[in-house]
Amino acid sequence: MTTFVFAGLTTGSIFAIAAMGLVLTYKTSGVFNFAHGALASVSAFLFYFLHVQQGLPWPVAAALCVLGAGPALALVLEWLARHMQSRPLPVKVLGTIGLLLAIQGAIDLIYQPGIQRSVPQFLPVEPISILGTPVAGYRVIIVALALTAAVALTLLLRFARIGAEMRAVVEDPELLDTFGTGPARVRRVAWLLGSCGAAVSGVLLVPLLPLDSTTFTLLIVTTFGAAAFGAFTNLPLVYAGGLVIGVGQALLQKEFLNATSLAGGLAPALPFLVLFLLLLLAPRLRTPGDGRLVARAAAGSWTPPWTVRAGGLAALFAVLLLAPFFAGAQITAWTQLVAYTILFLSLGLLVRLSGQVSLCHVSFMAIGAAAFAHGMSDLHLPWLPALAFAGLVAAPVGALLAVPAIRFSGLHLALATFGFGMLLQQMFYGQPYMFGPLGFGLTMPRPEVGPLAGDTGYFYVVLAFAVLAALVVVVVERGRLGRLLRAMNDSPAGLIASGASINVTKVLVFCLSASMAAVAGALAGSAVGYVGPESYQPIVSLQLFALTMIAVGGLPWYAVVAAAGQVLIPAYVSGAATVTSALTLVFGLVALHAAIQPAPPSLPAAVRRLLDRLAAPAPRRPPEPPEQEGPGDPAEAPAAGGRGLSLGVRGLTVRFGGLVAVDGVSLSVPPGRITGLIGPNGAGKTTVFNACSGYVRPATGSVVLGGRRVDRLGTAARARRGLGRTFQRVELFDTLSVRENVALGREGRHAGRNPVTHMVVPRAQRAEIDRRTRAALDLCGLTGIADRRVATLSTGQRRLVELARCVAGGFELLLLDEPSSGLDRAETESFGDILTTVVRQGGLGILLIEHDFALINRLCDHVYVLDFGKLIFEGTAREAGASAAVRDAYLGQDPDQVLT
Ligand SMILES: Nc1ncnc2c1ncn2[C@@H]1O[C@H](COP(=O)(O)OP(=O)(O)OP(=O)(O)O)[C@@H](O)[C@H]1O
Repeated sequence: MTTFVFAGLTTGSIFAIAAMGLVLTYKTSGVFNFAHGALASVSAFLFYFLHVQQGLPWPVAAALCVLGAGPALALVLEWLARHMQSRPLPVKVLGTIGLLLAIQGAIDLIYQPGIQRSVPQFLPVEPISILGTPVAGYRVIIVALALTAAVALTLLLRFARIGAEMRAVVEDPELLDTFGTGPARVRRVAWLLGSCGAAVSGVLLVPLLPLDSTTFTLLIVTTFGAAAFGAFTNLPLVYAGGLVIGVGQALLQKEFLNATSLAGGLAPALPFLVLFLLLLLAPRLRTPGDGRLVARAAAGSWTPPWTVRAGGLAALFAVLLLAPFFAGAQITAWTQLVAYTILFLSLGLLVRLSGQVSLCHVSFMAIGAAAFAHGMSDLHLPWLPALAFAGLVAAPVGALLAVPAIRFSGLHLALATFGFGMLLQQMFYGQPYMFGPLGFGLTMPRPEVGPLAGDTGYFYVVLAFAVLAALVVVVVERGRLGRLLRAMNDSPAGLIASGASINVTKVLVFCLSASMAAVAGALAGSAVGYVGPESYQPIVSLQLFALTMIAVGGLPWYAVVAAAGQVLIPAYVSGAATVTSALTLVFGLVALHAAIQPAPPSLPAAVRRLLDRLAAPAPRRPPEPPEQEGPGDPAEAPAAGGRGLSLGVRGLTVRFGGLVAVDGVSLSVPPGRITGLIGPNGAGKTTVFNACSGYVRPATGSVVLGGRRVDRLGTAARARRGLGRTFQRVELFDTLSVRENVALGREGRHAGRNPVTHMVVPRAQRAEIDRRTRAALDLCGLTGIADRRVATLSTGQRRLVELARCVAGGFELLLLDEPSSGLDRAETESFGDILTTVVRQGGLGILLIEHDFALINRLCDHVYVLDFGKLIFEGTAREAGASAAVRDAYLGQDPDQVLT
């Protein structure tokens, strides 16, 4: 037992050293380094080269690894991180995945995988007695080293100037800059410490493991679990996490040494289990809005003319139809290309369309292949039902993965999905219900019927499925679900405010994507006839994600391009093992290059111009005039909501930690009137809105809408009850047109939380949405720009689109947060007219936050004034302007200017 504990403490200490470096660089640079394990791999192979192959004494070799390779790698990473600094999170993930693949490819080129290499233990092995148990000397040294590193780093961060600067660079880099300390220098020091830590762990691990680049790269991924233990922040806890995982693994290994059940996989799976469960359960790790993971299409990005698209599609289809005639011996690769096209279509639904992420898509393929094979052999299903069975089995697994997607976005979602893939491999791949007894593998049958028999017949079967999958994706994209997914990607807050439950949207897209990937897995497996655990290495998921991100072209082109990169090119250029490694290296470099480019990858400008010229010279519509349009004729516009609801807030208190942002506020908003909510900056106005609409949870108080308490309902449910809102920072769906944005106000309410209404739109409902959309566009003077993308609009126009979305939504009470901010005088006047019309026609109530007191004076019958979270005044706007208490609250902001 004690022996196992010490063995666990040894590996745990090495994990801890690596994990502390990972967290340090992540916190200071914002870049989570997926290549951290690859750094350790470089150091391990360099040590092997210097010490074993060149015969250098181990202290010299170790010093060269830690003090030579470590800083060199730090320079590369610092350069990479600097170039990705202001890029969206997905690009940062892509960059470090690119680096990981490039390093692995380069190492494999030099040291061919599959050959046994090992390094003897270079530290003293003579036992030292600890608590009466003999413990090998090197174990004691490693544990002491990690403990020293943890204490030194903690002290450095707490007490040294550089530590304070590192903490400051996380809080406010600009401020740090003004104090004369360049954030770049601070980050460089962090990268230096982090990379040297990875290098140390590589040197320490190399005598404990057979030397292999993949094993090393993935083993250090274990540090992700330790990092999660410390909430990616707290170094002492990260250190403790490393030890817990190390010791836990050693004890589980002892306990279940020869177990063939699930428990047998517990030891290797422990880090990923810890990572997955911590991400899922620990409240501290909940970081909604820690960054949209996936980049949106650039606003106004180029779309080829339809003639070029149609011609290109016909040409692509013709090439695929003719493939069996020229593919020769490569027919299997072509079949795999088509099957992988389905896979990339499924991943694109998540990554490109809806801003979600999956770093475990290869696992869905594995599940699909296994379910299909067992469906045929054990359940005796015919071929087609077995394929459907594969898709069905994967759907609930996709739904399970939607749980982390519901809880958080961004990096933690990426890590949770990656952890899930690793977990599946470590615990389940060896089970008989996955790849047969002892994981020996499965035979994948084909539909050997008439003309479908043989390689050529099977190619056409898979092609038919790919066409079907492309059609499904097109229908989804063009339908309500597609609009909801794009809206969710652009602005989850805006979509929830329309009444759509985005949890349902996420579950649906994960289920659909998982099912399609499973079918792709079954089809691709049958192309080769046999699959085993080695066919679905989790690291491949990183490659699939990177390919989906960088593949150029729209639907279905990107999927074919990515599939060609994944299976077709390797099939044609493979032969020597070095070619595969070279391909991995090239692929990593391409991903790196894409990550540091200022714009998302797209066709070169010259090609775009050529395609535009080749297209039929259809007269292009002149660009719309950017000017703001005036409101339409109110007589034309039907009533917005039909009836109004009152809003009552009683004793509302909202706390953020120790700060009381709203303190016992009560107010009433009657229907058919505009009520003002004013106060100086930071008074708590927006927080009142957020509490009313469910974005923050109040400590005390009630919110009553139309006589019914709504404070226990979620945000979308309150919207469905009739509570609409706009946002201080406009929340629009930038990749959609003005018309689609406005329509989503109503469509979101109809979609609600029902999966069926997320996908199916009855004809009568479509007509009603169109009617309301037209009316709202007209009322807000947006008809002339209805087909423009909102990303191209001015601030004034964007504010009007947000209002029109509320009007089309038919809400009975509106919360409008500083709607005139960013508008000029004429636009504000016009905006006021529209609000008056909306209230007059719909009879709905409005609670208006405004800093423009002239507008408040003109529109509001009654105003409430907040200061430091407390209600300090209520009455007419005129009375508020005269109130000494209100004028005092605005002190420092020239009350005469503000309140007149
Ligand atoms: N999520 C949050 N976490 C911590 N503090 C917050 C949060 N949201 C708001 N606050 C704090 O609560 C207080 C009230 O903020 P709020 O945005 O409601 O004020 P406001 O009256 O709307 O100000 P402004 O007119 O500048 O928008 C401020 O001190 C703000 O810093």
